[in-house]
Amino acid sequence: MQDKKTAIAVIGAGSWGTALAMVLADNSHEVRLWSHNEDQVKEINEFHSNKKYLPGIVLPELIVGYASLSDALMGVETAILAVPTKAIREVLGKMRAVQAGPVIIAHVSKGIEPDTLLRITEMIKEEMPKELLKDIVVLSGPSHAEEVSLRHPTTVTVTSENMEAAEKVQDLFINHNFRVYTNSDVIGVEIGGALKNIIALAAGITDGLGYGDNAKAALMTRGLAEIARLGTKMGANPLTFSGLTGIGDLIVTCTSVHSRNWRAGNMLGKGKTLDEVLDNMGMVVEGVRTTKAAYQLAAKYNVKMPITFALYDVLFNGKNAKDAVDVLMARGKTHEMEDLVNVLEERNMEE
Ligand SMILES: NC(=O)C1=CN([C@@H]2O[C@H](COP(=O)(O)OP(=O)(O)OC[C@H]3O[C@@H](n4cnc5c(N)ncnc54)[C@H](OP(=O)(O)O)[C@@H]3O)[C@@H](O)[C@H]2O)C=CC1
Ligand SMILES: O=C(CO)COP(=O)(O)O
Repeated sequence: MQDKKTAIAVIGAGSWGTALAMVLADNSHEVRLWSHNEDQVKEINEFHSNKKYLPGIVLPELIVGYASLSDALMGVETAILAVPTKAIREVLGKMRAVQAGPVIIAHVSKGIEPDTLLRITEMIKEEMPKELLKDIVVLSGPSHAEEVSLRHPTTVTVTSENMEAAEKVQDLFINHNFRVYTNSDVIGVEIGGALKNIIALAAGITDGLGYGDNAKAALMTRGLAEIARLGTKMGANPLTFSGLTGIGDLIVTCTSVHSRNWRAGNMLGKGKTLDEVLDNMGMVVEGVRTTKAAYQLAAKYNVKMPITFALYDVLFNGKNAKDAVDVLMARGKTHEMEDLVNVLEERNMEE
C-alpha cells in the first residue's frame, strides 16, 4: 500500500468527481477538487456540499474546492480526470497550460469521441505531451455516484498500459466500501464502459414503452454480444466483457433509477423528444454521443451492431421507438454466438 495523505487532484466536480473525491478523502488523502464554477468551489469549501450533483451529502473536510487548476495540480503525482467525454480535450488543454511536471492521469469517463473514434486514453495521448504525462490509468465499473457517496459497497476495475500505475491508483482508492480490481485490457475496459450506455438508453426506451423484463433481458444480452463483437475486433480480450466493466456495468446502468442513460431512454420511450430529454437532465448523458461513435465504429470495423443502429435511427433520424423495436424483432434468423466466434477466428488467422 502507498503512504496515506497523498495530495490528489480531482478535475471535475460533477457527480462522479465528487463521489470519487469522497472515497479518496475517506482514505485520508488530501483531495483538491477542481471545478470551473467558482460558486461551486465556494459551496464545497463553506458548506461541504455539492447540492446540484449530490444532494443531501456532507463532504469530508479533507476535500477542498479549487478554482485554480494550477494550484490544484501543484506537486501532485496523480490527477483524476472526471469530466464528460465532450469536455476532455478542453480540460486537458487547460491542464497542459498550467502543469509544472508530469502526472499520472486516471480518467473515469465513459465515452468514445465521434468522428475521430478515439477512446479516452487515445485522446489523452494526443493532447498531453510526454513530458507532462507519467501514465494513463482508466477506472471503470458498475458504480453510481449516488451510492458511492452513501458508502454503499461498490466494485470497480483499474487498467493501464503500465500495470504498476494501475496498482498505484488501486491503492489510492481501495477501501472497505470501494473494492478496486485490476485488469490489463485497456481496450476492453474502455469499450465496455462506453458502449453499455447505448444499451442502457435502449433499455430505458423499452421500459418507457412498457415492454417489461423479457425485452430488457434480451437487450442486455444481445447488447453485450454486439459490444463484445466490436470490442474484440478492436483488440480487446473477450473475457473482459464478462467482468465488472462489461456485464457488471451493463446490469447497473440498464436497471438502476440512478442511471442518466436509462432515465433519458425512459423519457424517449414515453414520447419525449431528444431535445426535451436532454434539457431535462442537467447532467451528462454520455450514451447519445457514444451511439454516434459506435455507429461509425461498426462501419469502420465491419461489425453488425443492430441495437446500436436501431437506437441511432431513433436518436438521429426521428424513427419512432416502437417501430425500431419491430425492426429488431423482424431481423433474419441467426446463431446466438456465430458472429463473435467468427471475429475470434478472423483474429486468430491475422495473428
Ligand atoms: N455519475 C456517475 O455515477 C458516473 C459517471 N461516470 C462518468 O464520469 C464522467 C463524468 O460524469 P459525471 O460526473 O456523472 O457528470 P456530471 O454531469 O454529473 O458532471 C459533469 C461535471 O463536469 C463539468 N464540466 C462539464 N464541461 C466542462 C468543461 N468544459 N470544463 C470543465 N468542467 C466541465 C461540469 O460542470 P458544470 O456543473 O459547470 O456543468 C460538472 O462539474 C462521464 O463520462 C460519466 O459517464 C462514470 C461512472 C459513474
Ligand atoms: O457509468 C455509470 C454507472 O456505472 C453511470 O451511468 P449513467 O451515466 O447512465 O448514470
